[in-house]
Amino acid sequence: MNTLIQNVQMVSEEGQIVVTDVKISEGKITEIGSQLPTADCEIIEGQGLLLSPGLIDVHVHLREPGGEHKETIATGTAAAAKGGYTTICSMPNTRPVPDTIENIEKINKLIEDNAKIRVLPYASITIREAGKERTNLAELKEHGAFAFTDDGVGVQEAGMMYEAMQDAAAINMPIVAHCEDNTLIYGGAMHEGMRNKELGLPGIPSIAESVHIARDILLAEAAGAHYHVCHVSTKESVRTIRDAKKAGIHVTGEVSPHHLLLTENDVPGDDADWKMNPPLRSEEDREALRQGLLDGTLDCIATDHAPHTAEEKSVGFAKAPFGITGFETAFPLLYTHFVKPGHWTLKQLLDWMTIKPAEVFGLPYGKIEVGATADLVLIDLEKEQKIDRTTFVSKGKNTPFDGWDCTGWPVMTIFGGNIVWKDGQ
Ligand SMILES: NC(=O)N[C@@H](CC(=O)O)C(=O)O
Ligand SMILES: [Zn+2]
Ligand SMILES: [Zn+2]
Repeated sequence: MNTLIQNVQMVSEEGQIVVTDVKISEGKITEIGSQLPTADCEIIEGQGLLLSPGLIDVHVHLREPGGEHKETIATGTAAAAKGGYTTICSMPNTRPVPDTIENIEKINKLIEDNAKIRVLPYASITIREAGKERTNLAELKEHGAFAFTDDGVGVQEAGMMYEAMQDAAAINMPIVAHCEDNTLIYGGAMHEGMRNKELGLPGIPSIAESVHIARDILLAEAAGAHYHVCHVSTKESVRTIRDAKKAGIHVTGEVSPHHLLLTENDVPGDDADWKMNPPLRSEEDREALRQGLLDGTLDCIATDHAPHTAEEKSVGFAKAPFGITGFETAFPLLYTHFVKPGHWTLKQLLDWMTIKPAEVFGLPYGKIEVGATADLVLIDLEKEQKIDRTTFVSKGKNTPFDGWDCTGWPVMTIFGGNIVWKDGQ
């Protein structure tokens, strides 16, 4: 059976909106053009809707195995599909950690049995992400590792990181880093600035992140590795990455919607739905992140979808776990707050959520063209709706954006030619 999406809007390479038809056969895009023949086709009426490549999120936590009370591969991928995503990269801070062939194969099997969209699993840099003993990167690559990271914690020892980078470079794989120096955290729960003092909460200084990035950039240069920085949050980090790029070092970086939208001053009080790592920083930091994205210092947008239960989040800001959910709010929030007011073009936003992450990691997705896998999302750019966490498909309801009015919502997600999510169903 073939599928024909008719009269749909697409953003051209030049950033113009064009109205076209897109034909899908056997999971691939086979024709793009106006008034394509409808014979033998199931029709999807696209009039008034935008067709984008399926969104790509290179930083997500699906929690399974080991944290199924927070999220499972089934619920996480359903939530991602609802958010318009067709490819997501799952972080290895699960139990067990994908740190051996046996453990990554366990995850591969769970993905095969439960995922509704494409899940590319990271493997860890160190055994159990404990920072003491390195994993066998070549072996893990052979068994499907997407890239290597100890996300959730920083790799504390420079020598450990350097050796991992040398191994990764030898097999042409990226090292992806959660940058956090444990000796500079000081038991902090939110950004070390003004607001944490008002709230009487311990602060995490910006240097906890930026110092690790500076160290790693020099290590990556020496090792000749591709080094990708997770959830960049400070102005010093942006400056350091910008300088490294100028020096020709292969460094890339991602930024999350919450760090682009919120600052420490938005934290209303003792409410752990505002607690994430890295924390919401200052107004100046947020401005630097926005600038960094616009000038290409930061390459793409990743949600760092990090579900936790309401119970876990209810123990007070100081004690609750770090992390907020992201799949079901990312596109509407960014479209409403950056594209609608004219700060970004629609093409910029879509690129940062599709082709840019694909390019950073050399993935063959993120583009609508003949021959490409039919990973697509239909978006209603006029649809107005409040974010309502009670409607989340994710098990995690931990978001600071509950109740926000947004315009521009995904209405149908197609993965490999099949509809995996449809509004109202
Ligand atoms: N971002 C977070 O606040 N939390 C993440 C870990 C991480 O991304 O570092 C988690 O696993 O909950
Ligand atoms: Zn992290
Ligand atoms: Zn993370």
